[in-house]
Amino acid sequence: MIRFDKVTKTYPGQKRPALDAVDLEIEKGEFVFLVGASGSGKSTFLRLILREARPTSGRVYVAGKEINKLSSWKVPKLRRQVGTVFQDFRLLPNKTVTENVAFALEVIGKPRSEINKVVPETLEMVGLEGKGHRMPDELSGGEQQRVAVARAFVNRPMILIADEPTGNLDPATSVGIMKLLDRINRTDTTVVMATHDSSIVDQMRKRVIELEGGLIVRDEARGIYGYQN
Ligand SMILES: Nc1ncnc2c1ncn2[C@@H]1O[C@H](COP(=O)(O)OP(=O)(O)OP(=O)(O)O)[C@@H](O)[C@H]1O
Repeated sequence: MIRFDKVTKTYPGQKRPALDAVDLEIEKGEFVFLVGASGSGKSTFLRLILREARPTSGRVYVAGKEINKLSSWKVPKLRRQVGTVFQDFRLLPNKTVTENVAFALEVIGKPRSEINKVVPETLEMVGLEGKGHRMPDELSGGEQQRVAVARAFVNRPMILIADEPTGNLDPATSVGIMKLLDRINRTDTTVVMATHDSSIVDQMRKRVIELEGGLIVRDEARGIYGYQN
């Protein structure tokens, strides 16, 4: 589903690469934690999958396509197949919960009849039934992150990328979000999550890829967090 073939990314003006000749394959339906110290290259890895950054050398394949070769008008289609969730939720503050989730479908031209059906189903799936009329600031942090997950998943993407999704949440709320991501993963959605949350990684026992200075220093099938923050 995702393949990195000797991918190096050096940002302009930087001597050291943020990612250094990374070779990696992530299969459809896998759940992968990306761990590593601040600056080790996790966000760069995720941005390359979305073509928000482009490799300096090497190739990135998503769903069999080398995404550096996509013409720019095809990039939105790629991004539709990759849902994203971030630490800071990134909801639209002036839209209700329902409108936030519906917006993800409106911008890709889905018909109103489908939106009216799928949005309540997805809100129910993430445990927000009855809260569709609320504004984001009327929700707890955990509920806001559930909205963000609903928005990322409403279009049933092949891949869900989560960059520190529990970074602003307390431990109990974080567990709830992880249960949700696990459930999404069980629908055969590939999940790639960058995190500094050692207890979550240790509880889930999924594949763990550790980056250090842009290199993969560990890749374990049922790993633990395994290093000191
Ligand atoms: N836009 C940029 N321009 C120049 N250098 C950058 C840029 N983005 C990242 N870097 C550098 O690339 C390296 C990897 O950064 P990256 O953001 O991928 O790390 P990270 O593991 O996601 O860190 P964190 O855990 O703090 O989010 C760092 O040395 C960083 O300073």
